[in-house]
Amino acid sequence: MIRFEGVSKRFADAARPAVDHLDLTVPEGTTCVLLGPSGCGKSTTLRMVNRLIEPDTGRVLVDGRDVAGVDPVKLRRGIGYVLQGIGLFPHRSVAQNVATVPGLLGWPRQRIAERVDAMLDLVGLDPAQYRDRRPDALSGGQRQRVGVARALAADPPVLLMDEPFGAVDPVARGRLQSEIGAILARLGKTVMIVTHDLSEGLLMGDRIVLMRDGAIVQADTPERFLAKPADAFVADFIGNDRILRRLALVAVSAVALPGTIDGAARVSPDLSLRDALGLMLASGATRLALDGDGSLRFVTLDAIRAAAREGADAPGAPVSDEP
Ligand SMILES: Nc1ncnc2c1ncn2[C@@H]1O[C@H](COP(=O)(O)OP(=O)(O)OP(=O)(O)O)[C@@H](O)[C@H]1O
Repeated sequence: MIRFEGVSKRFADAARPAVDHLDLTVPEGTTCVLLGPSGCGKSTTLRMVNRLIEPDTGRVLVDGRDVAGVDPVKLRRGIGYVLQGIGLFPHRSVAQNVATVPGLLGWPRQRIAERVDAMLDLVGLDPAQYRDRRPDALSGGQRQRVGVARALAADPPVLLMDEPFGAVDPVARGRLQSEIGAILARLGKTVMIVTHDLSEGLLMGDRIVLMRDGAIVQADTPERFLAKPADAFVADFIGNDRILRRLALVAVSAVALPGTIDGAARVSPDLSLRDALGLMLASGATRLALDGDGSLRFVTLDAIRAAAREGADAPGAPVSDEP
């Protein structure tokens, strides 16, 4: 768990604090995404967790311990850190990069070698093919995979990611976001991600924290974030396509009705409402049958419309730091 208690930070000569009385809890095993305009204090917040930046007031706790009382070098060995683009040692092989923290911790060579291969496998890189390469012989996406493998090598319970996929092209990016997000959820890591990319936040976050001027404007699940923006600033940040974004997060099974329809196209119960709507618009159909989960169910265009309307005009959710 990561917890911020009344944390403020003002840099020398700054007109206002970069982070202003921040209270935030990231429960164990969940992913919290920090979003917000440039300069709102996201990276400063993240860097106070591993003491790259020290708060002026307040406390940051990791697994119940105030980080101010932990030696920064030891602290950082227990917290994975993934940065945009940079961060890999260019003159070291992929294996040496991944082995960095286990090496510092003095693991035996054999254990390190096995761990390196296991980590490369985990992030989808064939160890035999990639372990001896240098970072400059990798694509941007592969480099980021190595960065994640390195951050996870010593199995830290907490992972910090600052624009982790910022340097990756948009196509590879979507795949990386869902793959790495699934890996982190499976491993039960407590994760904080800083990003500019709203889609990344919606895809990877259990909770999204939108900041402005060093303070939290809204902290909510992706679904509630889209359904009930707290104010005009949040609604503006999300943009006009929030209804479609929200439909992309809901599976057709959530609004399906029991029954069967002759001749209707069959779709997976996991298909998103957005994709179902796309299919309906393309084919002219107003109903789709659900396939593959044993029960007989169908979804209608009206049900998708109702789901789209739900919350679209609702008042804002209260600002909250609890899930
Ligand atoms: N080391 C520093 N010295 C002085 N001012 C700093 C320092 N680091 C950050 N700041 C200032 O603190 C504020 C918050 O910066 P921070 O990097 O946390 O924002 P951010 O939300 O991560 O921005 P971006 O999205 O552009 O990375 C900004 O006004 C920035 O200029």
